[in-house]
Amino acid sequence: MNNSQISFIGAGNMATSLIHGLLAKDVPANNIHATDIDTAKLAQLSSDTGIQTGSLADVAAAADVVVLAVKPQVMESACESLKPLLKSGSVVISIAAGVTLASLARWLGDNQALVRCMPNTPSLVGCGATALVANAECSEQQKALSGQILEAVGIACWLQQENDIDTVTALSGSGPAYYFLMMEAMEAAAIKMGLDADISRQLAIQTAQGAGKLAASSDVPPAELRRRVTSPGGTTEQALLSFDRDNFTEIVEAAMKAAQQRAAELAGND
Ligand SMILES: NC(=O)C1=CN([C@@H]2O[C@H](COP(=O)(O)OP(=O)(O)OC[C@H]3O[C@@H](n4cnc5c(N)ncnc54)[C@H](OP(=O)(O)O)[C@@H]3O)[C@@H](O)[C@H]2O)C=CC1
Ligand SMILES: O=C(O)[C@@H]1CCC=N1
Repeated sequence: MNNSQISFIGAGNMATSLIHGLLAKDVPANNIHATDIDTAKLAQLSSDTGIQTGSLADVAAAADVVVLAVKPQVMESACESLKPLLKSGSVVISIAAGVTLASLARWLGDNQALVRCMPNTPSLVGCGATALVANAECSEQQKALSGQILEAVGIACWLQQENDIDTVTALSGSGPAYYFLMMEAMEAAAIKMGLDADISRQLAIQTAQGAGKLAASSDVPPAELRRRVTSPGGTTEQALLSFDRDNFTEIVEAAMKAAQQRAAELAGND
């Protein structure tokens, strides 16, 4: 991977997270390229990171791997501009929600090696969660290279069925926002209950981090970890009963189905 040239088309929130994550894993800044229609954003990214920035033609000409990181709604026009510029033997990785491999092949050519994946923003700190799927044109070497790029910034799982990527989008793609919402809600409630605002934020964030680390540190399932916090007749039990009365599980399921449905609608935009 460290000898490959990786070019990002679109240098927004998700591309920036991946770029910082790759740099933290010692991918040389000289091997990372980015372009964006927002030239101020691109200049800022260049000065923050030292990566190579330029026009679409510049970054496409350099690339062994092109990461398409624009919004789904502009993917078709981005692909049409990119198609004549792609280097032979390059692999194109799309991170866009909803956009299918079939659409990408229609826009970039049936022979183009393609990977569709769904990463998430914790890639910025090496804690990303990505699922990937490749088309038949993608060689084992190109799949391995694509996997290495995403594994450098977290975990990466290959999917058997492309359809599952919409579920992954609802789970781990959008998922960080659900945990941030939980942190916001816990912080706000503590402040309402009279706790100092700084302390409320610190404790809400540390608790989220602690719970995540604990869950990741062993094979003990989250349900058992939850039971270990819940002393019979104690405080947690009352909080969990309150969540239950308000249908917490159903609320989460409905939210994830809404995200999955939106991914399917975005595919309809193809
Ligand atoms: N944010 C997230 O957590 C995740 C996002 N994704 C996917 O990543 C993609 C990007 O999302 P995100 O980073 O949040 O979006 P952003 O809007 O932050 O970034 C997209 C960037 O691409 C620019 N852009 C638009 N058209 C072009 C073009 N033709 N050529 C080059 N640059 C262009 C945009 O400029 P301008 O703003 O001026 O339009 C913007 O700067 C989406 O497809 C999304 O589904 C996937 C996983 C997680
Ligand atoms: O909200 C979105 O559409 C993108 C995809 C997953 C996370 N952010």
